[in-house]
Amino acid sequence: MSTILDKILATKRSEVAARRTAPVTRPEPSPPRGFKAALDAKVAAGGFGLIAEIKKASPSKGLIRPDFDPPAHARAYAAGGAACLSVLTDQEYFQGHEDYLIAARAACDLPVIRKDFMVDPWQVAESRSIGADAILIIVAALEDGAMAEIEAAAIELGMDVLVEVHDADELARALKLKSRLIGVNNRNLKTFEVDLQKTYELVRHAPRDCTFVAESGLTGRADLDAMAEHDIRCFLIGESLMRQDDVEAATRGLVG
Ligand SMILES: O=P(O)(O)OC[C@@H](O)[C@@H](O)c1c[nH]c2ccccc12
Repeated sequence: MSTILDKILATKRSEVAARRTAPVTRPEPSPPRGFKAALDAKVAAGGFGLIAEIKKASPSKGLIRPDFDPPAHARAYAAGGAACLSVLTDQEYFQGHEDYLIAARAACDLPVIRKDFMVDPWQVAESRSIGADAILIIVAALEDGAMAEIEAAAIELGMDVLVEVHDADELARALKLKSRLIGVNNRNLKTFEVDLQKTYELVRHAPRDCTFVAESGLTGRADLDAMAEHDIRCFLIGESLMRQDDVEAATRGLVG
């Protein structure tokens, strides 16, 4: 059975094949900003580490934010107390763009993760060239060898890697990598079903030395407080923040 994730990955492979032949003409980006360090610093200070996502649309929800303004969002997230930004750059399924990442990163001091589907180490270099400070590895999308190669490319460039898992087997595979930044996606990328229990289930299997991030389907402060009871203090939130009128106040309401 072909899932949405299979479709996205097939599109990504043909995109990469076409793009890698074009020379990169962008200016050098500024050095990487510490992505995991920014999350850890917020937690060490007794707060929550929030990765606030800039997300125009998604395959499951369609258009989320019609008046989409990445630099304005970046500034509001930073002013509201987010630790990091996440910017979707996939065009075909998420209506994202590299230019959104460039504009968002230039508008604030926060470290930025490129939220996209890595299938080839070439994309890591491309991500750094647009300024990304971190990349995502989706364990469900890759074999062990490919994950290790993509991670090595990121480490070489001084970038952090958020390793995303959805079940205990994927978590075991994630822990074979070097990165100690693990995200549990509460949304199943094959069915779009969201279940916050995924985070509670998997945090029990995560080693103490990992920075553990709950991702997807979080809608407010009550979700975060409930997770904090289980010592989960880092979160990745997109849709519910993107739908707010006052993004800065909503961000502060989550982490302030
Ligand atoms: O909008 P939400 O439900 O707050 O979710 C954000 C984020 O977790 C989600 O965008 C995401 C998590 N992993 C991904 C992988 C690819 C694309 C998107 C994602």
